Amino acid sequence: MESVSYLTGFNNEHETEALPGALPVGQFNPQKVAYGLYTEQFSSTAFTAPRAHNRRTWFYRIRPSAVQSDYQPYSQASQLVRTGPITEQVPVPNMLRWSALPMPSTPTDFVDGLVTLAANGDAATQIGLGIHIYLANQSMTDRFFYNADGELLLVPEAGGLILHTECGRLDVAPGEIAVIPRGMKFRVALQDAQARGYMCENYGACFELPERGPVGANGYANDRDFQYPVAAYEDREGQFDLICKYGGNFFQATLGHSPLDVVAWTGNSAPYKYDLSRFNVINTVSFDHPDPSIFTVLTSPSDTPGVANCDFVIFPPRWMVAEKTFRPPWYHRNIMSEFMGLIHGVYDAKEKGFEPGGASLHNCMSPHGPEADVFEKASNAELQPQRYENTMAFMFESRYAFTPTHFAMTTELRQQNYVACWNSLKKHFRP
Ligand SMILES: O=C(O)Cc1cc(O)ccc1O
Ligand SMILES: [Fe+2]
Repeated sequence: MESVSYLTGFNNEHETEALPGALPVGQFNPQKVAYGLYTEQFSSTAFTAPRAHNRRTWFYRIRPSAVQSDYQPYSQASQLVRTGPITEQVPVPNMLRWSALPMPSTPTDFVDGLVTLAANGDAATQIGLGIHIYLANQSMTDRFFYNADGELLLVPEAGGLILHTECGRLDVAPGEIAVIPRGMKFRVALQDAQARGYMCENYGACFELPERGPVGANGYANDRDFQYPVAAYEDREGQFDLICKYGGNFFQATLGHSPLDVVAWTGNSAPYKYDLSRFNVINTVSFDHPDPSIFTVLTSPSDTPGVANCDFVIFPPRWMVAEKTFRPPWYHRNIMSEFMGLIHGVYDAKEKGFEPGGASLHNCMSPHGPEADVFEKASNAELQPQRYENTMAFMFESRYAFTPTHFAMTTELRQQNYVACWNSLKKHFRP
């Protein structure tokens, strides 16, 4: 695989040009741009959003994006994509778990293979998120996609992706994640025969790095480890389709040229990737199991400080040294709703039934914690320092309860007996 270069630094004011001198110096919109390029501003936050949250990028491109046809409705193949608010299914307090969705058996690209498991909030008011699985065995070549309903966080589980975006190319493999701004045009090529992964469609505020508090200036996900594309343009003419998701529906426009025609760009709204193995895990070296917020990679804040629209949390390989402590997660009921997936290996609270590509959902106040066997083992284990290897689970945690889709509730992949994993927890009470 050819080596791809990147710019580094989370939310930097990046600048990159595929042709020398394409970027204007000292201003954004000169009367004439070098190479006969057009200027286009891409705003991901309101013009007047506070500086710390403001995101926008200036594109210098062969044609402005407005050179395209009108949109027509597009019939997305799986027909299983849904958008918050989900009304086809009532919210349920049940603890839910799913086995992995099978890879597609017919030619399917990233757009057509999307399936929604759950959503919350309301895309129209820019609150909440949708949770999808992507399944693909075809690369997109002359088809492009953008999502007006939210920013996309991709979590590959099987097969690597090549994201060709307006800003350039990002290669993303399992163990890495990618974030694509709302509205950014891209196509997904496959590194392998097939690909599967999770996609958080964040209707709310852009993902940002969480505060570090008393931990200080370093640790958790470090800014310098986030990688952004260098400018790369396609000067292709022909018949191209631009698909978008807008207001919960898919639409399609046609163009006579590739929409990935940005020759140079500068700004802080751009797709980025992050290798989860770079996460500097911080945890107890004394006792007790801290809250999983210590594992937050990215957070989409809501309007209430400390209460996330969505936290992206990981459970990476790490040393466990807590003394006199029940080391797995405690049993709990949480006002925040927890959707979990597994990228590879085994998750410490669930040794059976929670599989790579599978998922679980523990909604607001629904009780959960380690399965019975894990409780027995962890309550009796000798507390040596222990390295948790071969594990990478993650959580999309939200202040808004999720409604599963009708598909998620009725598919045979839903594990009907999930709650049984706690039923054999014994009474140990000895008054
Ligand atoms: O439910 C889960 O498995 C996720 C989780 C992990 C943890 O270590 C503490 C709380 C929590 O919700
Ligand atoms: Fe939990």
